[in-house]
Amino acid sequence: MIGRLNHVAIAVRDIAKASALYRDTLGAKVTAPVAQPAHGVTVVFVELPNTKIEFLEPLGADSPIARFLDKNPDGGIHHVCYEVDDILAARDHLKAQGARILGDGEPKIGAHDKPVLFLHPKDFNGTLVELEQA
Ligand SMILES: CC[C@@H](C(=O)O)C(=O)SCCNC(=O)CCNC(=O)[C@H](O)C(C)(C)COP(=O)(O)OP(=O)(O)OC[C@H]1O[C@@H](n2cnc3c(N)ncnc32)[C@H](O)[C@@H]1OP(=O)(O)O
Ligand SMILES: [Co+2]
Repeated sequence: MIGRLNHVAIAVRDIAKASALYRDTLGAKVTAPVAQPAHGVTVVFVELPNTKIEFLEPLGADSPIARFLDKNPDGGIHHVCYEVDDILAARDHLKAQGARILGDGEPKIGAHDKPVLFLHPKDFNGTLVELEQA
């Protein structure tokens, strides 16, 4: 069911500093920051030949990454995102298997203007999983 690895997300306190580190020290191509108020984060993508790294900085008082950064003050890997061909079919299959879909269970539009869903980290080896419609 899952396809390509779309991105690995890293939660950071300072997205400008993280972007400069990857651009200037690692020599990577880094996009400009984009606020995603519906998700409570500001996002930057590091474009690699085979996948992307997504930097997440908290946006607003109720950011879903605030507690993660409290527990991981230096930042850290927050989620992996896999592409699926049909996100509603994937969701229904996963629900039938007993996996917990986060939020209200309905896809939201993600950073690539495509529907996304999140799966509970406790159901996937302690790793938060994002699914993005391919
Ligand atoms: C920009 C849009 C989009 C894209 O297109 O790419 C994005 O990537 S948006 C990214 C941000 N959005 C989300 O993360 C949405 C989904 N997340 C959530 O619903 C919540 O963050 C959460 C996963 C349910 C956690 O909520 P929280 O309030 O932080 O709950 P707890 O602190 O109680 O956590 C419960 C339990 O789970 C562990 N945990 C939490 N986050 C992670 C994580 N990222 N990876 C692994 N484990 C995680 C946490 O440590 C708790 O464990 P215990 O302490 O053992 O109970
Ligand atoms: Co993501």
